[in-house]
Amino acid sequence: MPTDPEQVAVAALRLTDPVQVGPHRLLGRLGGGGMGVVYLGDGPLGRVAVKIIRSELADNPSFRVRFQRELQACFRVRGRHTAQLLDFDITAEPPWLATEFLPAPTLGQHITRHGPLDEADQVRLAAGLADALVSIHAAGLIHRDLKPSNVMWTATGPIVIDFGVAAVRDADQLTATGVLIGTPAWLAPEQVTVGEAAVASDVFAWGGLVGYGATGQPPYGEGPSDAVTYRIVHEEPRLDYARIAPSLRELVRRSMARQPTDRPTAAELRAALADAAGLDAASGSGGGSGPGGGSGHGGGSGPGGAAGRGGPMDDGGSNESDRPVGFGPNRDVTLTVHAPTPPSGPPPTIPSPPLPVGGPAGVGASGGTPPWNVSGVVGAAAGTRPGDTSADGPRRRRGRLLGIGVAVVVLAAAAVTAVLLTLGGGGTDAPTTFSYTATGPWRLVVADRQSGDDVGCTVTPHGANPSGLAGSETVYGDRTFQVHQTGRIELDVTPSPPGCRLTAQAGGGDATLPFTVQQTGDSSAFHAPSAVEVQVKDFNGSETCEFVLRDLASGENVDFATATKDAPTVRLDPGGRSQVYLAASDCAVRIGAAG
Ligand SMILES: Nc1ncnc2c1ncn2[C@@H]1O[C@H](COP(=O)(O)OP(=O)(O)OP(=O)(O)O)[C@@H](O)[C@H]1O
Repeated sequence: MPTDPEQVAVAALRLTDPVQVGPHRLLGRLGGGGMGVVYLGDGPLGRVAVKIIRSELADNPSFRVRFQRELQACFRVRGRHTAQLLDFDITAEPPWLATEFLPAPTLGQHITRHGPLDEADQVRLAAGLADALVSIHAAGLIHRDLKPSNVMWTATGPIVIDFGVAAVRDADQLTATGVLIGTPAWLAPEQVTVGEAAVASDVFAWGGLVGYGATGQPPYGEGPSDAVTYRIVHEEPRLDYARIAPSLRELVRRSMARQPTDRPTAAELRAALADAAGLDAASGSGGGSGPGGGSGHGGGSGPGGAAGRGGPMDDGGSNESDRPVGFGPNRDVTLTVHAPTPPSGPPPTIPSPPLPVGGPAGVGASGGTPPWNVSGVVGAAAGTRPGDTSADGPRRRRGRLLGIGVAVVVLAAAAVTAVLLTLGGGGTDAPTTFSYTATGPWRLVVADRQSGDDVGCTVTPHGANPSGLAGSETVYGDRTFQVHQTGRIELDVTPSPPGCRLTAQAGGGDATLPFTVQQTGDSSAFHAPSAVEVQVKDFNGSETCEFVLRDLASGENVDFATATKDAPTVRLDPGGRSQVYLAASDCAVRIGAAG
C-alpha cells in the first residue's frame, strides 16, 4: 500500500464553474469524464466529490427518470471498497450527485507514478475489487465501466467509484448528438459485440484491472478505439502472466474467459481471495468500515448522511490533507495525503505564494513546449491499423460500444493508408488549422481527448462544408464523418491539440453486413445490396429515428426512412449505388441486407 504521501491534484475552478451546488461549496476540480465534471465540495457533509452532469445528457427527458432509479440503488451499496453516495439532486439544473471524497490517487495515477504493484498490493487490489463487485452486484447494479480512473487507490485499499451511473449513461449516450462516452480498453467482448453488460462483464474488467495492476499495461494494449475493440473481440488479452502474483494468475485467466458463463462470479473471486487479503468471505462488504449512514433521498437536494470513511488509517493517523490548502479562482492545488480524510476540515484558505494557474496540478498541463506543435503528415505503414502510429499514448476518453461492424472495418482499413494529421500553430484558444488532401472518399475522425473538461472539440470547415459536417460541429468523445470531397480540405479545430485530435482515414471503410452501429456519427461504408434493412436497437429516448442512406462516392442522399416504435425496422433502397453508408443518426441500429 502507499506509504509515501500521495499527491491529489485539485485544479482551480474556472470562471464559468459554479461555486455552490445544493449545500456544497465547490472548491476545485478533481477531474471529469463523459458524464460531467467532478468537483471537490465542502459543506454539511464535509468534503464530497460532486459530479455535475453534462447538460447534453441531462436534457434528455428519460435521463432523469433512469438516473433517479439508479441512484436510489446506489444508496443501497454500502461496501468497504465502494464509494458512498451521499447526496444528489436530479431535479436541479444541471443535476448533480455527491459521493464521499476520497483523497487518494486513482489506480491509474498511482501506477503511472509508481509503476506496477508488488505482489502483496496486487492481492489487495484483487481482493478489494472483488469485494466491491460483490457489494455492487448485491444491490442489483452492474458497474459496466470498471477501469483505472474509477478505482481510488487509498490507504485502506482500492475503492470503486462511479458505479450505477454507467447504466444510465450507456442508455442515454446516443441521445445527445455527438456525445460519446466510455473507454473501450476495459470492456468485455459482449459489451463490444452486442452492447450488453452483465455482472460477468464486471468480472472480465476485474481480470483486466488486476492484470494492469501487475504489469502497468491495459489487457488489450493501447491505440485507437477501433483497434482495441477489434482485439477485445478477436484476441486473447496481452497479459504477461509471469508478472501477476501466482495466487492470482488462474483467477485472472478465468475471469477473462470469452464466454461470460465461463467466468467466476465476484463472490467466488472474493471467497478465493479472502484468506490472502484478510477479507471476511462470508459476511460480505455490507458492514466493515464503510461510511456511516447515508440516507437516500430522491428528487430534492439535502444531506444524505454523514460522510467520511471511518476505516483505520495505515499510518497511524497522520493526515496532511487537513492542513489548510488553497482553493479559489485561478489557483490549482495539490493536496498531500497520507490517509483518508475525515470529512470536516478547516475552511480552505488561499496560500501564499499563489499556486500556478493552469491544468491540474502535478499533471504538467501548463508550461513547456507543446509536443504537438509540428506540421506534417505521418503515414502509417501499409498493413497497420488506423491510428496505430499515434505517438499520443493512451487515450483517456473515447467512444464506446463500437460493435461488430467496426471490428470488421478495422480489418478492411488495414489495407488502406491511415494518416495522422498533425497540425501547425495554434495556441490554446486560437483555432488550429488542419489540412488534408484527399484523392478519394475518406473518414475524418475527431477525438476529444480532454478528459477533464466539458468543452468538446469544435471543427469548422474553411469554405464549403465537407459532406457529413453540418457547418461548425462540436464533438464530445470520438465521432467519425464520412467525407466524399477530394482535393485539399482545411478545417479549424478548437481547442488545439492535444485536447482535440483529428485523423484522416483513407477510404470509407468496408463493413460486412450485417453490423451494429452504437455510436453517433456516420456508419462505415458498405457494399450496397439491393435493399438495406435498418433495425433500431435503441431509440435512446426518442419516439422516432430518421435515417438517410448516402452514396459514398458522391455524398448524395439516396434514400430516407423514419422508424417508429411500432415499426422499428425500415428498408432503404441504395438505388444502384455501389457503396453507401448510413448518415449520422441518434439511434443504435443494426444494418443488414434486406432478405
Ligand atoms: N469520490 C471521489 N473522490 C475523489 N476523487 C474523485 C471522486 N470521484 C471522482 N474523482 C476524480 O474525478 C475523476 C473523474 O471522475 P469521473 O468518474 O467523472 O471520470 P472518468 O471515470 O475518468 O470518466 P467517465 O465518466 O467517462 O467514466 C476521477 O478519475 C478522480 O480523479
